[in-house]
Amino acid sequence: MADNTTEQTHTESQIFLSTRGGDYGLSFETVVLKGLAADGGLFLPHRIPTANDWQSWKDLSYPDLAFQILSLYIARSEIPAEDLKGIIDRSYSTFRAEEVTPLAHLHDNLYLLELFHGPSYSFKDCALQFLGNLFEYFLVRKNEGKEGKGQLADRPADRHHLAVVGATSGDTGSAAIEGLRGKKDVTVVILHPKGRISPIQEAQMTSCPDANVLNLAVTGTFDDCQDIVKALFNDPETNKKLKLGAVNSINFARILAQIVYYFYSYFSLAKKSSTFKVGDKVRFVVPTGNFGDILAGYFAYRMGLPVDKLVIATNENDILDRFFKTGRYEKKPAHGHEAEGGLKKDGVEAHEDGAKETLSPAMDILVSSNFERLLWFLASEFVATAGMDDEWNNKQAGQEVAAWLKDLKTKGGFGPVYKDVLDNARKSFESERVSDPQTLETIKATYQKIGYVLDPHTSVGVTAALRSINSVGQSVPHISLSTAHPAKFAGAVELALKGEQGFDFAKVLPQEFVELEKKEKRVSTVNNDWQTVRDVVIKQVEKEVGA
Ligand SMILES: Cc1ncc(COP(=O)(O)O)c(C=O)c1O
Ligand SMILES: N[C@@H](CCOP(=O)(O)O)C(=O)O
Repeated sequence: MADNTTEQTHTESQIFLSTRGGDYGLSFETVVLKGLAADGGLFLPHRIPTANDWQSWKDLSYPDLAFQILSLYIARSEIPAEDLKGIIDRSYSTFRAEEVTPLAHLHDNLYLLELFHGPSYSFKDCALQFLGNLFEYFLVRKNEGKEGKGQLADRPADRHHLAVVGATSGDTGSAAIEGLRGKKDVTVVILHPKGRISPIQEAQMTSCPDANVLNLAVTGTFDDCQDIVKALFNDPETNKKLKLGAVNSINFARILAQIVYYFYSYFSLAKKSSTFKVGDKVRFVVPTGNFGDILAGYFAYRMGLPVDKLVIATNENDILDRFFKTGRYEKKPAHGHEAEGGLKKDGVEAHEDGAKETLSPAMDILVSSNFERLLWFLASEFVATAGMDDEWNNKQAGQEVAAWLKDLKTKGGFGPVYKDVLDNARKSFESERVSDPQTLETIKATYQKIGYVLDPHTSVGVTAALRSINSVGQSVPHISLSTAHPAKFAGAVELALKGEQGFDFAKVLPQEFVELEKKEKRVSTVNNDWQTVRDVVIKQVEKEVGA
């Protein structure tokens, strides 16, 4: 299915396809507003652009660098340069740090990329401030000259009203609310697993007083919430009635905006380190759940950034680590892991009923939704060996991915994938699995060594980084991504640091969080059932725009 707007004016990296082969040749605007493809797949550009001049970006400010990178994926005919600059400037002016994502030196050749200086104190702000402004930009343009509040039925004179529905294990929700609260023509409904997010995360979301925001506590896990969101997008009736928008990393704009900080931190490293120069290789270590953050690193690498390896750091919900060790992608570990590497079994329960609850709750995810995008790249490189043209390769890759995902849905997993596919994946990625006791130990050891307080997700990353340094040595610098502020996870941080000399949690607590939990909460509990959620969303939109 080709989109008329994409002819002539777009490069191959500015038009998009579905990972399952159903859509082809779509514009950036279509992809951002649709979120998920009609065939259930995720959107990807036809090609990842090679940034031949990336070294010339080394002294750019964060917004100027973002403009260079985003322009490779967004045609000027869709968003003129001045407009894109405006969207970017507005998005990063809300950050507390001048550099937006500063790089801290932990010790030796280990650096921490602090991604938590945005309004909601996690890395999600880096993309969701941008996505919020992007939605607003497209809606203002679509609704120019249109009167009234907008309707549910699709009549040409009506305003376009976006019903944003998102699933969160705590951080996407508050970042999406910060990005969209009070915006015209947008309703925001956020689903979180009841009782499985931290008290501060819950308070951040449920204390929002804006009328266009609705919080739903689902009696289930994060994966249940993610499944409900996907079911809504996949239901033609719901799509006809509501114009659904996605804030999860299924939305390609999320991945796109996250590419920027890989380049930015690389250049920061070259400025900070006397031994590292632009052109040298670096390892990025990324605490991983839905695979969105590290996928952005993969894009940066494919665009030309000198990356030695991308290290996936999982908590005890280790589907990704098991894939890289065995080639099987399975919700539940199979018995008798005879495959290479085997499974580490340090007391982890089998995933009978979904993800295990850990001290890094935002990563308590059984199925990593963005892994499908990596699978598409792996499949397309595998089929390319047949020597056919790009269009054939892309379609073929779509079929391969659709078959894998069908097995995941119907049989709970697939694999082992072909050896060549796994070997190819291992060229760019390594993986580490970090248990709760190890997470606590690293928070404690880091505090004792340099007085720095890590959040538990960041600690999963730093633990993996230390193992990676142990195996490759100090000569390759490691940038470990710090994905959240420690104050969001008081329970784990206090558990690790109680009794440590000089430690006082109040000292790490930002002013905004003081008394936050005492504020009035606006939240409704709903059953784990997509039709119930659909009805609640429709009611909320009707309340805002009329039936
Ligand atoms: C604090 C934190 N760290 C890490 C992650 C994992 O990121 P991703 O889902 O992009 O892999 C998440 C959420 O997913 C998070 O909220
Ligand atoms: N950890 C996330 C889970 C959702 O991931 P997303 O990146 O796909 O939005 C959260 O905090 O909600």
